[in-house]
Amino acid sequence: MLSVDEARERILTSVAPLSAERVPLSQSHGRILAAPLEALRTQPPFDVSAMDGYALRAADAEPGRQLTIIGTSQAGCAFDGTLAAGTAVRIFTGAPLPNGADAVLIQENAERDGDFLTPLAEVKARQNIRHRGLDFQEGDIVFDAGRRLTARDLGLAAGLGHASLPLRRRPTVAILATGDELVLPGEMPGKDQIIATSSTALAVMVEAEGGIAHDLGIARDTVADLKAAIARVRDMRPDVFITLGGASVGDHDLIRQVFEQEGMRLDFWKIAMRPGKPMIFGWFGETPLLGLPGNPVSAQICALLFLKPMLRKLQGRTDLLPSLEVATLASDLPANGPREDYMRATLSEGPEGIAIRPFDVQDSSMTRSLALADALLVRPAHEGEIRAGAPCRFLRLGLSD
Ligand SMILES: Nc1nc2c(c(=O)[nH]1)N[C@H]1C(S)=C(S)[C@@H](COP(=O)(O)OP(=O)(O)OC[C@H]3O[C@@H](n4cnc5c(N)ncnc54)[C@H](O)[C@@H]3O)O[C@H]1N2
Ligand code: MOO
Repeated sequence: MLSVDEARERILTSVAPLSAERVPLSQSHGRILAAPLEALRTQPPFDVSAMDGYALRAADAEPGRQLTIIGTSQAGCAFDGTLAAGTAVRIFTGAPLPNGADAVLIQENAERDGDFLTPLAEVKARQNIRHRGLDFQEGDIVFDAGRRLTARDLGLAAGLGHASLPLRRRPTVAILATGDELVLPGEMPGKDQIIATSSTALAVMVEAEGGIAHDLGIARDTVADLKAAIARVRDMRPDVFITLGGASVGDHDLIRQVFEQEGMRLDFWKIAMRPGKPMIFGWFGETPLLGLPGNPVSAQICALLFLKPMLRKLQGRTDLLPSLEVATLASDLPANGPREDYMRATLSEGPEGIAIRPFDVQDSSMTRSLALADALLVRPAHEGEIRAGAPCRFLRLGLSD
């Protein structure tokens, strides 16, 4: 069995970023830049006043001296002339600085009488002026490719002179649940049935990670139904194909067998992790397949560890891997077996920073403890018994996990 790191490495090295497309700024939030972003203009484009007051020569701002006001400069309408010694121009915040001026005296420090101005304080050269290019200069590279765009970034992009941006295409993800026992949310389960839960959680995760989820519903555990689903996926050509269930060794676990008969190239099956051991990774032509285990906790943890980084790689991001933090264990744990363990746990503020307490029961069918968990405590394979107080690594769960 591969380790989690080896399995993820195999997946990530085999997928490449999708093509780029141009997208209007208003639809670019949360999307990934496909190319470095350059300033198409300089901001401010000219020297402007940072305050309401009077543009003048700093040397003329002698308290008590009388200057002549020769015009006005306001935002959007500059003073055309040139300011000579002994003169001043009424100016407002954001207005172009007149030629010949080198400072702005704020109006609180001046007394005006008709066309005459008496400074009440000195002002230094360059004071209260925003110089041309203070924010950015034409040709500056402001963002690298791979950046996920925030609201702030998009405001800046508008100022740089862009109305649309080159972004990575959003990956499309087809999600197929499998199992005779499943019904869709909202349907009434029959005598031996349960509600399919994982497709809902995975679709949310896909969309939050920038992808477009297509829920293909439920295929029955029959060769015919699985073949029909494969035919749909071939027509659809999604960027990723995900199946849920049927990945293990039971008589009705048909995914690997039927998919291989239908042309899937298997890359690997089984990972040394708990939960999630029987995950499948393969290819239908150009389409990667993640065959997630049926147990819903296993499926969702596999999605967190493998699907999310894959979606990031497809979108050209560079921050692919989940980052782990360190906390203090709040209860003793027995020795771990041969699989890296991802244990649902709660976090709290302890005397020595963050304390982590795993749930007592970790059965991979239990979705309530997954929903209530703050984190997954990550235990290395073969780790010995550990006591309360020991440092351990965890992966924090968020709104879209
Ligand atoms: N003899 C062995 N049995 C099992 C092994 C093994 O190594 N040897 N591995 C176990 C492990 S670990 C896992 S994980 C499961 C995974 O099995 P499958 O991927 O084949 O999943 P299913 O059998 O189809 O379903 C398992 C379980 O999950 C429920 N399920 C399935 N799909 C959904 C869904 N979309 N939403 C909610 N619940 C779902 C299903 O009803 C089953 O209860 O195999 C172990 N067995
Ligand atoms: O590897 Mo399974 O996911 O433990 O239930």
